[in-house]
Parts: sequence; C-alpha cells; structure tokens
Amino acid sequence: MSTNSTDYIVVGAGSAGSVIARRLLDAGHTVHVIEAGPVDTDPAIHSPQGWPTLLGGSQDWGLFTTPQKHANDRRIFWPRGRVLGGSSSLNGMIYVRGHSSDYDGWAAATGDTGWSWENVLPLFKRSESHELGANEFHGGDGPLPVSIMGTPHPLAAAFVDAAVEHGHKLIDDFNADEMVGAGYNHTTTRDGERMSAWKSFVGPVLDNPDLTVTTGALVHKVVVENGRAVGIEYSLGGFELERAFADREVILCGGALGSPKALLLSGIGPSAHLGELGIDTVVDLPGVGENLHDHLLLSNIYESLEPLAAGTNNLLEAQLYARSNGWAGAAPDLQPLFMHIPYPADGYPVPENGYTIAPGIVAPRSRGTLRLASSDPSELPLADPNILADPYDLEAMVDAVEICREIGASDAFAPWRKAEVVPGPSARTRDDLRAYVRQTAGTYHHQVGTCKMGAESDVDAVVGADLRVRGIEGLRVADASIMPAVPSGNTNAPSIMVGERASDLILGR
Ligand SMILES: Cc1cc2nc3c(=O)[nH]c(=O)nc-3n(C[C@H](O)[C@H](O)[C@H](O)COP(=O)(O)OP(=O)(O)OC[C@H]3O[C@@H](n4cnc5c(N)ncnc54)[C@H](O)[C@@H]3O)c2cc1C
Repeated sequence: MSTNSTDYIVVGAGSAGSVIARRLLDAGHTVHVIEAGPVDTDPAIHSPQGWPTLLGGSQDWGLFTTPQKHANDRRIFWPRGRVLGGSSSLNGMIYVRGHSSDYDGWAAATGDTGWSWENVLPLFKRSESHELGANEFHGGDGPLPVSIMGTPHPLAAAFVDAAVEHGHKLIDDFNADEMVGAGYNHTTTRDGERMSAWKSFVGPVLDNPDLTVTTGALVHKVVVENGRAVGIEYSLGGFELERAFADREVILCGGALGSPKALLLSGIGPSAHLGELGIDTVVDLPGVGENLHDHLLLSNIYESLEPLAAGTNNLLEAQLYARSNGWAGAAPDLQPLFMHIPYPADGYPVPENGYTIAPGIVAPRSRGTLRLASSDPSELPLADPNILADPYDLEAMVDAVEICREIGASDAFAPWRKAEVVPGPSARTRDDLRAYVRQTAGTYHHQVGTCKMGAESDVDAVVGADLRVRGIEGLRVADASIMPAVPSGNTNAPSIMVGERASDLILGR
C-alpha cells in the first residue's frame, strides 16, 4: 500500500460525490475526496437568495457553450459549481425527482430493473429528511433536509392562482403521485439555509479520521496500470503533479462536463478525437462526450408597477408542469418556472423592477457533444449541446412561451403588472415566437448524458448499469453524466439518487 493511498478516491465533491463519500465512510472505508474548488465558506452559498451572485464568480467553472447554430450562433453561459458541494452549492435548491417513467426508461435502456422507479424510489427516500416526515413518497430520517415552501412571495402566489385560473391543476407536492399542474416547490433547505449535498452528507462526518479531503486540486487524469485504474494525477495550482492511489476503486463524480473531460484526458474516449490532440488511446470508447443534452429555459419578463419585496425563500418558489401540443409521453414535457426577479434574456432589455415567467422544456430531443479543446487539463472543454436542432424542441418551447404569456396576462397579476417587456407586444405570431426562442433559449442548468450508462449491446454506452467504465478495471463514473436521458425533474435529486445507487453497487449491496 502506498503512503497516500485510500480504499477509494472520489473525484468531485458535488451532488453525487458527496453521497458516495458518506456512504463509503459509513461502511468503514478510507476515502479521499479530491475537489478542484475551495471549501464552502462563502456566506452567499448558504443563503437561499445568494445563488445569482455566485454565477460567473470564482466558485463557478463559468463555461460558455460553442456557438449554437440553431440559436443565432449564441454561446450560452453554463455555470457549474466548483466548490465543496459542486453545483448543489450554487443551484436553485428546487427538489423535484421527475416522473416514474423517466426511471423506467433508464431501466429499459440498461436492461437493469435496479434503475426502475420501483427500485430507485427507496433510494430517493433513503437520502431524504422531509420537513413533514416520512410517508409513501418521502423519507423522514436521511441526511438531506427537504423543506416545504415557507411563506410564499405574493407574486409566486399570483402565479399559482393564475395557472389554476387557466385550468391547470393545483399540485401540493411535485414528488407525490401527480406532478402535472402548478404549485410551490419543495427545497433542499433547512431553517432558511441551503443544504448542499456536501453540507448534508459529509458535513456531519468531517472529523472521521478515514476521510481525507483535498480542495483546490484539479484532477488531470486517471492513472491506469495494466488495464486497472490505480489512482489519479492532480495539480494544486502549480505545475507540479501529485498522485493519489486507490486500493479498491476510483470513482469519477466530476459532473456532466467534468467526468467526460477526465476520461478523455486519460485516453478513454473516441480514438480519432484523442489522436487529434496527441493523447494516446487507452480504451477506444466512442460514447465518451456524446449524448450531451440539457433542459432549456428562457425568460418572459414583466415590468412591475412598483419594486417587489425580496421574499424569504429561494427566488424559485413556484412552477408548472404541463404538456406541449400533441405530446403523448407519460411524463410532462414542459416545466415553466416563476421568479419574482427579472431573469435576463439574451439581447433584450431588463426592467429595473419586474418578474419572470420562464418557459422551459424538459424532454429535449436535441443531442450534442463534449470534446476537449486541447490536451491541457486547465482548459475548459468544448460543450456543444446543439440546442433546438430537433424541430420538436423549438415547437415545444413556443408552446411553453404561449402558456406562460397566457398566465402572465391573467387577472391574478393585475395588481403588479405594468407591461410584458420580453418578448413584448411586437411578438404576435408563432413565427415571431420561434425567432424569440432562437434568440433567448438558454439553460435550465440540467446538463446530463456524456458518459451514459447502457446495455452491453449499446456501443455508445460508456458505463454499464453497474457504472463501471467499459474496458478498465477499478473505475466507475457516478453523477449526472451517466443519465442516458434527462429526467423531467430538476437534476440535483436525481444526481443524489445516482450517488446512493452507486454506493450500493460499490459496496455490493
Ligand atoms: C445555477 C444552477 C442552478 C440549478 N438549479 C437547480 C435546482 O434548483 N434544482 C435541481 O434539482 N438542480 C439544479 N441544478 C442542477 C443540479 O445542481 C446539478 O444537476 C447537480 O448538482 C449535478 O450533480 P453532479 O454530481 O453531477 O455534479 P456537480 O454537483 O456539478 O459536482 C461535480 C464536482 O466535480 C468537481 N470537478 C469537476 N471536474 C474536476 C476535476 N477535474 N478535478 C477536481 N474536481 C472536479 C466540480 O468542481 C464539482 O464540485 C442547478 C445547477 C446550476 C449550475
């Protein structure tokens, strides 16, 4: 055993990595967590209203996509957490798992019923400590606190009232038996504080002597010897390379952008791409970096008659699940979101006082790629989600814009509404709205799929249903990148569930 070796190395302290670290420690193993970002001491992380100030800052990887050819060649800003807690330290804290059919789809894609809704629901519950206690859908004593919405902002209440006025069902809990309709979100908060995955899962066991945490450490690559991952190579800001070794396994939890990048830098990926960059191929795995996709969101913005109160919750208090015209899927494909702040839309003015009814789609059909920009580990990768390439995505987004406009124009908003400023009165026809969507569609921050899991027969699968990387011993990926298709829920809870299942698989449970 080398002096700096542990049973397991977990790369990335985000939503999934935090869960895995905790579960392996609980099972009596030594664990080394290696995270590129700093310790999570910034007060803006812990306030539920601080997240917009973190975007673009030093705890954000701050990536922009490549120019999107179906979206006016815009480069879309994709913030991702680079701090203990990963993206769960700067996300919007909405706790929504998605529809049962999402997970039954994963089971079908992998040929493993372990990923079916019936089998993952207990994992969601195991993580959770719901404010209202345990029931058929919720856990009562897990590490992750989930709270119901505190006193809602009056504008969020207007949004829910307006949606109901337009025939949408009132939903009390998006994680119970019916998710289609409007209601207030449950959040990963406790007593008015954000509860990131790191704070929830690892915070309580930080003094465990079996835990080593190295922050500010950029992982360059996995060290492979005789077909087995034995450790990783990383740098601590300088040029000198450090190594850490794992006696049992290396688990990549770098997220949908970080994990495929680490595999590619390790020579695990499509050999043609690796060859172009002068990286020797260790395993020719064509699916690494393929299947990149994301939920899409844009901003319909209203100017308000007067300044609005700040509210006390997460700024994303209410939402709606609905279906686009002709959509026949079991899960809803639209997820408009309400914010009592103006959330800027590319190329449009932002009123000083206002609010946003944000159209969103959650069953996108467009797929893109993630590639390395160079063999330099400090360079951000090239992310091309190819948004709106599939005409369905554009039409569904236009349907969502129309639903949001209808809600925005309703009587419930009359005491606050001065004017719709985005897209504004000049956007009248469906063609106008298509142009508006191409100009403003952005991210819902739910990128997935770049190391997808799949059945043995699926040549594009990067990991099997057991999350082991094909062709290498001792190496797994466990985070949002393994999702074969994005669930209809926001992706923090699903990533945490992936962490739970990964730990069971690693521990042979
Ligand atoms: C602004 C924003 C708002 C969001 N809002 C919500 C929401 O309200 N609800 C919701 O459910 N989801 C939301 N999400 C999405 C959700 O947070 C993510 O899908 C989820 O956190 C992904 O988990 P993960 O484990 O895959 O990756 P992450 O949590 O991103 O963790 C990856 C970790 O790996 C580290 N890492 C990566 N590469 C390396 C490397 N080479 N070396 C060392 N460390 C590395 C990163 O720094 C990071 O800490 C939001 C995301 C963002 C960015």
